[in-house]
Amino acid sequence: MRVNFHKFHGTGNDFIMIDNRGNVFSKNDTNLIHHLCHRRFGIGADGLILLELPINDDEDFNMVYYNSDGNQSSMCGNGGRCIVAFANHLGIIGSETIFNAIDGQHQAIIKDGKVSLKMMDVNAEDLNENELFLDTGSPHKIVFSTNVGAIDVKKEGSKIRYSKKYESDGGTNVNFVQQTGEESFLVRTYERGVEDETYSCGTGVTAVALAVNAIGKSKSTTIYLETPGGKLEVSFEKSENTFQNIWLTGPTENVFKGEIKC
Ligand SMILES: N[C@@H](CCC[C@H](N)C(=O)O)C(=O)O
Repeated sequence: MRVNFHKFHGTGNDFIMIDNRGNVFSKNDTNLIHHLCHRRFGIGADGLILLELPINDDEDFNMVYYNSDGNQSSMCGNGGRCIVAFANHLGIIGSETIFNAIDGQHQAIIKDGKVSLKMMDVNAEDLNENELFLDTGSPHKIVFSTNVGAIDVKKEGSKIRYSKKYESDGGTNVNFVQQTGEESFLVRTYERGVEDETYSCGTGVTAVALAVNAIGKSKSTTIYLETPGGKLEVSFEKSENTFQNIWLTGPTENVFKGEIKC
């Protein structure tokens, strides 16, 4: 069987995108997904995303996300931005959409070559300087540093990801963060399910933006995040301990297309 795919990336977080509205892809084949994401034996990607028929009447499509280990996982922010660009490329949507993902409905807007994705509301009442952990659709631990460039992200991230503390949540993603200005931060992320540093993580930079505001490192409600793969922006509103109207904005790129023999 032959299945068409596109390869997209959002600030270097790269994905195999498949139009699965016709159920052409065997979605429970973990080994196949892992193999396709392999950077030596496959196409190479941090994850694979299926665009499927909408679940509810007011949605344009449904997003199903797998990490490169082949397992379906929680929300992917950059993947969410890429699937919006993919849906636009396929002619399913214009410049605005509402779609479903594992954490619920998302609104998105394409404007000036960037995709803005509305993220789920986030409750930060348990957040404090000693426990910088937030769920922005995926779980994220935040660790501050004065020199993120010097960190062995794979080694240090993996220690936290597999630590007892996060075991019951299925582990965590880990973001190493350095403040560079009142509202600007450098971020390097270890991603669970990829089990390595990725060039960028959308739910990760969202967690960082909310956390720096919550603990007073920045008063701004628009935060600029620089990752190894490029620049992202997160804006939000805050009422008491809840963050709402959270928007993740950045570029996406349609890199190439091909055919999978499976
Ligand atoms: N790259 C993603 C996060 C993907 C999910 C993560 N690896 C997990 O399993 O928690 C993003 O852009 O948000």
